[in-house]
Amino acid sequence: MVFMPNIFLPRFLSESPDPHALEPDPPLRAAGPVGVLLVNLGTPDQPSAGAIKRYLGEFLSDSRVIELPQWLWQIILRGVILNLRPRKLAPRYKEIWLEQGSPLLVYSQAQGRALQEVLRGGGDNVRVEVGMRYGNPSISDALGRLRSQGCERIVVLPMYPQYAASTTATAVDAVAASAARMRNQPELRFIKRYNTDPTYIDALARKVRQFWADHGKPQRLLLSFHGLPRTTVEQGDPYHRDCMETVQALRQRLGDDADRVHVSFQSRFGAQRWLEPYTEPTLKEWAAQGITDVDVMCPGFLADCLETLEEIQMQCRDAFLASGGKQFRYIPCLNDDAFWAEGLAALVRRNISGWES
Ligand SMILES: C=CC1=C(C)c2cc3[nH]c(cc4nc(cc5[nH]c(cc1n2)c(C)c5CCC(=O)O)C(CCC(=O)O)=C4C)c(C)c3C=C
Ligand SMILES: [Fe+2]
Ligand SMILES: [Fe+2]
Repeated sequence: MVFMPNIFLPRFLSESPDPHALEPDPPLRAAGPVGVLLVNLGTPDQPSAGAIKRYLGEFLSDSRVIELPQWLWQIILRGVILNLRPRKLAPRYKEIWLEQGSPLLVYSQAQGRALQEVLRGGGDNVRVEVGMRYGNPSISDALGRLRSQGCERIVVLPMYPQYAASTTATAVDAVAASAARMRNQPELRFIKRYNTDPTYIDALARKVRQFWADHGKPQRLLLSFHGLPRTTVEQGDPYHRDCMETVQALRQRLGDDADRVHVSFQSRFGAQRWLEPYTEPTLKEWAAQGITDVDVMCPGFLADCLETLEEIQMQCRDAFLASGGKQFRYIPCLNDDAFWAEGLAALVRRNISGWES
């Protein structure tokens, strides 16, 4: 084959996928199983500066995540951020790393297995795979595994209950980019959000109630969501509204305890204004006002990760206690909790209706 770099091709030739470059398709069975593709963000392969640099390089080059002109952003990213941040993050990742790997990946896969078990137990002919938007296992590998198991119909379930362009939309883009390389594409459905779905709200409420039954109630419960730059919301990203609807629904489910529930946004990155109030300053302010006992939960994360285990459970705890707080408790994510796996299965069943063989 003659090597022809794309830049030498006329524009109309370089835009549609080259049919000779399409992946060979696995044979699909007529009444094969339905596929469920769980998509999460992704995480480094190792808690080392090199692996973190590779992961952040891919993640932060996504123009859905950083909305700056690429020529300018790549100079800042390659020139500054990728030379400083990985070394700063490596010890933080090391602190939370599990024997089996990064918590985000370990808990996402455990959740996938728990969902598969519930669906199998219910007699559903469904196969579940987990793909990561950045790093491994990739979305295209996960799609490949579903197709090689004969799945011709696939529902994509982003592990983000609240929609954001920088998470959900980029996952959809990546699935579509993968499908662009297939000759015989599967039928695809995408779940956009489930921020007020009773299965999700019930699982959160149950987690809180169980935690309080075991440990007692705090003065306040802070629901901390990952933040976003304010400008993205001002330009129409529905993420903030999605988060507030989750808070409202959870307050309703907690009945008499609704007044204990507050909301904040964490994980600010860069110099811009992000969604407010910010989590750590809120906790410090509370301590200064004489609030001594708090619980923090992160309902936007389905799997525990750096942002929950290190930023909240370690950094925010230290900040709250150093400011005069007495008791800080972190309520873990839903992870592979059995009742959440049941909830996920109900969500999947609803979204594959008409596909059951
Ligand atoms: C502008 C940058 C970022 C946006 C926008 C953003 C949105 C966003 N992220 C998550 C979920 C996760 N983020 C995680 C880590 C993380 N996020 C950013 C930046 C943005 N996120 C960075 C630079 C990092 C790496 C850590 C750091 O440098 O502080 C993670 C954890 C990954 C892990 O390995 O454990 C998750 C999960 C959501 C839900 C979201 C928008 C709603
Ligand atoms: Fe993030
Ligand atoms: Fe962070």
